[in-house]
Amino acid sequence: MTTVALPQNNNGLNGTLTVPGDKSISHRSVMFGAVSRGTTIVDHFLFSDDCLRTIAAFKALGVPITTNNEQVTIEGRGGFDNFQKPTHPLDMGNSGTSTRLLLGLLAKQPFDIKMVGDASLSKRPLNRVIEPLTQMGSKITAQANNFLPLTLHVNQKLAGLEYHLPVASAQVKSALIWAGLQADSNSHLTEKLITRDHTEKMLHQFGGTLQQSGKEIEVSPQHDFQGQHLYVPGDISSAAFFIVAGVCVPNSKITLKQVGLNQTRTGILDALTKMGAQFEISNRSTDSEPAGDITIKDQPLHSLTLTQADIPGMVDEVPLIVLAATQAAGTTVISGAQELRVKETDRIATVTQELQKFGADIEQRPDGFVINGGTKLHPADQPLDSHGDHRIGMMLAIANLIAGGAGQLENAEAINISYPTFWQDLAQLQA
Ligand SMILES: O=C(O)C1=C[C@@H](OP(=O)(O)O)[C@@H](O)[C@H](O)C1
Ligand SMILES: C=C(OP(=O)(O)O)C(=O)O
Repeated sequence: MTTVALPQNNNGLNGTLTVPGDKSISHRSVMFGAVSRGTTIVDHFLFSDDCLRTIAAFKALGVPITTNNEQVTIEGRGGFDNFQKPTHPLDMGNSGTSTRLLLGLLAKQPFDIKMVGDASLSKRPLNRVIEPLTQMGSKITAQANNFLPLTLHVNQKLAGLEYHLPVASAQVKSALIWAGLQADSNSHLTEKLITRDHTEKMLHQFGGTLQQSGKEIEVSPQHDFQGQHLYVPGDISSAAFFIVAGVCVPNSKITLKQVGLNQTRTGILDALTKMGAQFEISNRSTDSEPAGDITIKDQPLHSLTLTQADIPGMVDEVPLIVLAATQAAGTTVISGAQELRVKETDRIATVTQELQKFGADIEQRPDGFVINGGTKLHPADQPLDSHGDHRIGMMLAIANLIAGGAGQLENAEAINISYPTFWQDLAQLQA
């Protein structure tokens, strides 16, 4: 366990920053690169622990992958049939995205594959992918049918699937798209709510086709993808720490360069706008994955109400919205966010418990929070704890700046899961 002394606020956060590449897009770039013909080059890749798990898994499957600074080069295997049997279990570490997407991508292989993960990942539900993949013909044996460690057994045949997703999850959707590409007939998926569509966008970029209309997706069998040269935009989920800091820490003005603005991911900006915040977006790119520069400064906020339909577009940013809500005038109510209970930690519980150390007035509900805002946070009265959850650790670092004073963060190493350069980037804005 690493305990760090948290940086203190001196005079706000100021300056310009390029945040690291998007985690969801980085994972998918390795997956598409691995099954394509020819070479894929990925620039501004996120070299964080989670994305390195995806790279390690494909290397274990015999895919040549080299890394150099922020670039990854993948020599594609030309379809799904040319992987090697791994000589050891694939270790997914803390990464839910690697685990769930690979279950679909590897659902039809001529050998058994074992998967393991860390203590947190081994408690996260997998039945949401195992159940529909089993309907398609995949053979998976997992602890209590639901948890790592698991074995994906030899399987030579997948059938198309008609499926209404019972949870709003891009990971489940993406796993089923990967399996659907290898099935012997078309699959029809209906999402519960629209979730991030990076898999769908990248499939088109690599030369594939997919029919899509709102929540309906039709996947046809195909395996002929062509390697690409990609640039991964900045991760809006990482930028979000500095967006909320920029709004809530007095005397701040920050520009975040080339942040991904995929409209299935910008819920944090919509929520802050509803809370009365204003920001400027410039230099918009119109690539398949759109991006732009976001400029934000400190300003007053008021409360808002968020319901289930709002959550997928900001699912990983809800802890930060709760923090912003502690600073907003009025009472914020967040409901329909029960998915937060099955992330790296039970984020409804950990956010509430940790922010209460600063005197925040928060009550947890089974599916969300009630936050009485406008509280002046005081320096934490005991050490803060990430509980091994990267997003909780970074949110607490921002809360500590808002509260003022010193603070200690336990289990700070978790931040490497998604943002290894977080402390340097924060220091750059404090310089
Ligand atoms: O597909 C993805 O890349 C992700 C989807 C989300 O998970 P769910 O699909 O479980 O909501 C999100 O929380 C996770 O950080 C990344
Ligand atoms: C939930 C997250 O990731 P994963 O599901 O990939 O572990 C996250 O990054 O907040």
